[in-house]
Amino acid sequence: MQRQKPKGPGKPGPRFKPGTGQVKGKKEATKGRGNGGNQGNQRQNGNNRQLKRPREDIKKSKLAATDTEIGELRAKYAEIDAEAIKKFAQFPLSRKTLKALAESKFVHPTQVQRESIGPALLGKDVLGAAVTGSGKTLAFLIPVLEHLFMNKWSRTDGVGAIIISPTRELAYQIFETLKKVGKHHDFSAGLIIGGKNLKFERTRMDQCNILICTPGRLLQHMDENPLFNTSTMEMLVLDEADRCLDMGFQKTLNSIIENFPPERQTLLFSATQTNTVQDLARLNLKEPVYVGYGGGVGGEGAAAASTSKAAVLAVPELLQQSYVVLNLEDKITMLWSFIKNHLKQKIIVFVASCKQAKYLYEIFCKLRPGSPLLALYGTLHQDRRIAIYEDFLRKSHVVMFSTDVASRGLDFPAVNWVVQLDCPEDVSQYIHRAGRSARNKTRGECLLVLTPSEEEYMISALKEQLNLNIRCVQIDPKKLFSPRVKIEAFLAQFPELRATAQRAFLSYLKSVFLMRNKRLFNVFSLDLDAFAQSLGLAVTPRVPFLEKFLWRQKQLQQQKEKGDEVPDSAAAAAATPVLPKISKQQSFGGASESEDDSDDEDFIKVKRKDHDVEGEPVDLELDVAGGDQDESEEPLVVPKREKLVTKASLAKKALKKNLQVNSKLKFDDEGETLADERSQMKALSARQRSGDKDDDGGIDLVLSKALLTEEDQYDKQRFRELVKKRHKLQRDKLRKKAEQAKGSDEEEEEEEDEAGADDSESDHSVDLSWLPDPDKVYKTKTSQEQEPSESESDAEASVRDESEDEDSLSEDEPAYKRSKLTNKMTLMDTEAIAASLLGS
Ligand SMILES: Nc1ncnc2c1ncn2[C@@H]1O[C@H](COP(=O)(O)OP(=O)(O)OP(=O)(O)O)[C@@H](O)[C@H]1O
Repeated sequence: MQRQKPKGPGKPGPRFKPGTGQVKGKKEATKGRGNGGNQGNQRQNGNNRQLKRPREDIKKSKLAATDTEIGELRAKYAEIDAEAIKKFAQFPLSRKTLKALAESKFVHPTQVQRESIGPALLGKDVLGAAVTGSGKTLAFLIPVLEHLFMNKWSRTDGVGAIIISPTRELAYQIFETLKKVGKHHDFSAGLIIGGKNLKFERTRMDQCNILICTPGRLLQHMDENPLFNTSTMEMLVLDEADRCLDMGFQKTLNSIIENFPPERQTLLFSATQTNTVQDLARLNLKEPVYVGYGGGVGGEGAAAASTSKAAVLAVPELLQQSYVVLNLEDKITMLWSFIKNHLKQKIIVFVASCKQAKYLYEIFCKLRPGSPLLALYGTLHQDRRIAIYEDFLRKSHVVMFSTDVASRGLDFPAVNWVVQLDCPEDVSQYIHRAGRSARNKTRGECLLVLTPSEEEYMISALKEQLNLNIRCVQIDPKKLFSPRVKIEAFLAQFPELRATAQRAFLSYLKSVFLMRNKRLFNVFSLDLDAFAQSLGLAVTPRVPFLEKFLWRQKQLQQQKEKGDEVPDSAAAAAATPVLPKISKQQSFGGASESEDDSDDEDFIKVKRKDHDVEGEPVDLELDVAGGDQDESEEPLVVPKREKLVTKASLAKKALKKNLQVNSKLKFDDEGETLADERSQMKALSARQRSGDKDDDGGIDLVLSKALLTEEDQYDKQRFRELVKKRHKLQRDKLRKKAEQAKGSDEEEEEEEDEAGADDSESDHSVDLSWLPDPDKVYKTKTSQEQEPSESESDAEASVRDESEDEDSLSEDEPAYKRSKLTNKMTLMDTEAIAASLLGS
């Protein structure tokens, strides 16, 4: 969790305790020093008392000034006239808030801010609807700060306000704005979103005054964190309220609301506001003030406004909108040509699923269009998501492929183009996606890409609900460049890319198949072969869920034709989409937060409004191809499928990723690679084997045993070689000694001759039988677990060898053999040995 003002948990800064007027942190600190019983300290305290008094006086006077300020502001609340206000300074806002607003260059409030801040300051519930990019964030952040200020909130008072956002990026953005406008206040704020350290959040949540959270993570803390207490909470804000209240978050939000005190102020904001009575009842709103509703104040810069008592649906005035009709298989060619023609622009491309975003990003990176590329989707790790979000903020020309995770609320400056490559689910989604451009009175353009089957319904819906005359664009075929051949070549070269393409293919079909509005989305109208080819796939992947669905339908049809009575359960089963890979979270095309960060193969992001976070059965309407529209819309039930996460499944997933174990290379000063000592220690065949075969994880016990035996023999062999080497050195030493002895004494020469005669009997060959048997030595060593180190001196090693072999020699061995194995070697013995070795 990040804090607005980083302070160690054990060191609370000066905070005002409501009602007491005491500076709590300092008082405790002074008490702590006194308890130590240190007289010196006490005396020092006594000396400092005089110095401290003025400081305390200053604090007291500050407190008094705050009280006066609060009193004055409260008195002005009743006089707020939204129409007359031109500047923030005309609002009765605290000096700290006004200062921060001025520093952030927020001088003139936007219309939604003018209309909603007044009622919110008075403690009323507000339903705010205003066009995208019109400043709704400040419209709720300012009242939150003012409420806490007016109530002299301190860290020890716990959570005062909770702001809920449907996506993590939006929560992060709100948090960043809060840091700007609340920087002069002493409140602490926390960002509670999935993908962050849960333990860290747990210990600090109770110290936060303002929490900005996503619904899933908030509920998790409510369920699991005993330190988290919401009984002090006085303000609740839902940003993108219609999204928070839709069926996807229904259960989560109901559970969250149950934990809140019923006496609270609630602020709801969205560009496509909710107005259903049930939603408002769920939130326990009391006589809410409607801002931006029909008959009320419209969103600033709204291009169109409804006059009914419904939320205003509008797009920014300076947004230029157009659409193009294309076959599904021509989308990539169109997108490629579009990007090539807009290289110096900032573009967001919206697609239906995470896997499509991933594939487009990867293949376009390979194709190198000449513009920086990014991809933002829900299955990425949270840190990566934030990094990409910030990257897109910073860059002036870039193309970002995104799911609807970026469609709501995100305030990217100067986006030139929004391309809706896959059709939005409804008009609301169209508005939110389009609203990433032309924000806050800037210009922008939006291109909607529709397939022929989507055109009629979508365009009439836009005209009807937005009163919009959207322009149809004809693409000049001469300006189209198809990257198909290159894509096919890349897919042939990179199997992982091919797998990603296959996943993208299936995930798009699934998203269309599960779409609620079957008039708009008809998976059976798509040319699957052409679509697969457009993605670069030579072979069209099988679509098991469609095959099974059609098979069931056929069975049902046959039964009906035969005149058999079809039980209701069988009919329902036949109408059930067979989606073995649907996980419990069926999210909103990636727009919803994904608490699961793994890029799970089996995890499908389904763009559907009635997705259910808890995985309960959901009704769907499905249109059977060729059937009558109204009659064929039968309710479908997606079976509840809790996917078990087993170790085996995790291992399978890891294997699929084909992770390679890191290898270490060492280089010498010249930059040449050095052989890995460890691998050199291996027996040759073991080395060969590990080199031959790809290490695909797991342990092959039989093979390992064989390898170990082999390694053992290899080690023994190496040990024998070492021993032989050592003995050779010994012999050389002895030979030298013998040569010296030869020249020194003549008498000894005769004896030498005798010995030489003896030796000649043994074929003039060097007798090495006195050497210790390496096998015996090896066994003895291992039994004693004392392997001689190579650094040991030869003499020491030789003494040990001798003593070990002493017992094995019989009495009738030649004298020199026996004497050699003792420390007491006579001169005669030495000469005999020398003569034997030299063979003279
Ligand atoms: N009073 C103001 N003066 C100048 N700029 C403002 C003002 N209020 C907001 N802005 C700027 O306008 C931009 C859009 O604001 P914001 O993100 O709050 O819009 P929004 O209505 O919440 O959009 P959306 O519906 O997409 O969530 C931001 O960059 C913000 O800094």
